[in-house]
Amino acid sequence: MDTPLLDIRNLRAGYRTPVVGPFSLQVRAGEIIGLTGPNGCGKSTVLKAVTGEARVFEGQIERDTAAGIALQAQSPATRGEIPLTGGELLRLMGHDGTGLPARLAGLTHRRVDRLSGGQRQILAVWAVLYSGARLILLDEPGNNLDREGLDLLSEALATLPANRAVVMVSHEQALVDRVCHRVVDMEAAQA
Ligand SMILES: Nc1ncnc2c1ncn2[C@@H]1O[C@H](COP(=O)(O)OP(=O)(O)OP(=O)(O)O)[C@@H](O)[C@H]1O
Repeated sequence: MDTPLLDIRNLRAGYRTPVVGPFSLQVRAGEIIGLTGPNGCGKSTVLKAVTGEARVFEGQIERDTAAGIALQAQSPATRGEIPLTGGELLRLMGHDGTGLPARLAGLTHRRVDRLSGGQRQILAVWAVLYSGARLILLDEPGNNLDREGLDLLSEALATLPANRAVVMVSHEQALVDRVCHRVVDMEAAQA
């Protein structure tokens, strides 16, 4: 079998003190994995531990560093100024601008900080999905999206190149049911 893109073993992670774990997860190319569980059970913290934003207290996180990694973080409560257009943001993330669905193409000339919450969300998710990174971490990608936005996201996930892997935190059960090959309930996984 292929070497995993991400191999989390007996992880205990958190901030000043551990808030999650022990937790283990292996992710292989081609997989879309859903992380579910109640508010505060540590889903975002696991993603942040993988990117180095949360502290690892015990266990190991191994990943294929050549594969690259991209994280779409949960939307911050406050919005700073982002003096970039949608197109510039996509290019910064490695997207060449081709093949954008109409909804996204209409945002490429607009400043990111003047977009609606849903427009900004779909742009942020797109930037990560098509950044070229093969390990993609999505934290509540369905936030602020309407039905059309959720359909667009589902379609994009369903047609991602097979050499990518996605770990997705989501409370959108319908989205999880539709796109995930495997769902890990964080509460059960730590029992
Ligand atoms: N920066 C931080 N410093 C200290 N504690 C934090 C920090 N971020 C989160 N926590 C705490 O860590 C625990 C897990 O939070 P986390 O955001 O990982 O949960 P979650 O499962 O993603 O929740 P939600 O479904 O609400 O997004 C919570 O008790 C939270 O209060």
